[in-house]
Amino acid sequence: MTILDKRTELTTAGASLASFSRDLYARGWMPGTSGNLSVRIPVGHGETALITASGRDKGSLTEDDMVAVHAQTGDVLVPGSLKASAETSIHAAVYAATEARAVIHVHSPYATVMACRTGESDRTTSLRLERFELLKGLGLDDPSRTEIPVFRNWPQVQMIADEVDEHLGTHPDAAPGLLIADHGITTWGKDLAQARNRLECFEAICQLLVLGAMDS
Ligand SMILES: CSC[C@@H](O)[C@@H](O)C(=O)COP(=O)(O)O
Ligand SMILES: [Zn+2]
Repeated sequence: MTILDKRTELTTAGASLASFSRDLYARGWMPGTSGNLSVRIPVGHGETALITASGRDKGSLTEDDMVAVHAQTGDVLVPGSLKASAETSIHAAVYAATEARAVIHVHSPYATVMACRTGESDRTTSLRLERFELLKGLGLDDPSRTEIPVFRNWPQVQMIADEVDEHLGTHPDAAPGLLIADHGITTWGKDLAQARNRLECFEAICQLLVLGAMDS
């Protein structure tokens, strides 16, 4: 791959990240600069990820608002004026433990309600999901039920990332999503479209739970 090819690859990936971000913002899932997205791209030795810059209005991103990082460590590859997302280490933990090529984190309302209700301030808990038809949209071996972890919302993001790393390392069949207590949801997939589709399934399931679909 030539330098020009690499630059084109990065620009295309950046434009795609910006486009998905604008769409998720328009749904109200990334209010007040919240949320972040990344893609793992085949440049270098396949270890590069492009991630949204920190603190930007996620409804008006362009391809210039992205930062190249090492996919599995989150280390910034080309230091510049932009700061990588504050949650880069969580994306890196997902890339290190899974085959994911795209990760999306949002503060969508229903998933966040469930993260508030299910999470605890002193330990990782989990949210059991079963019966919903939409579980089939998550790519699970057994779509009849799954359990997604709800991590403590440590102020030090690296501590969340360490717990994500440990969880995914010990649960190879884990569902492609996690909640952070009182915070939001993170999902992943083979590309941005699949990660977004899975996010829609999680959000819709959480909406049904909030509406009391399984209450007796
Ligand atoms: C608007 S505060 C939200 C942040 O604390 C964080 O949770 C978030 O989702 C966005 O962080 P960012 O560093 O912009 O990627
Ligand atoms: Zn967040």
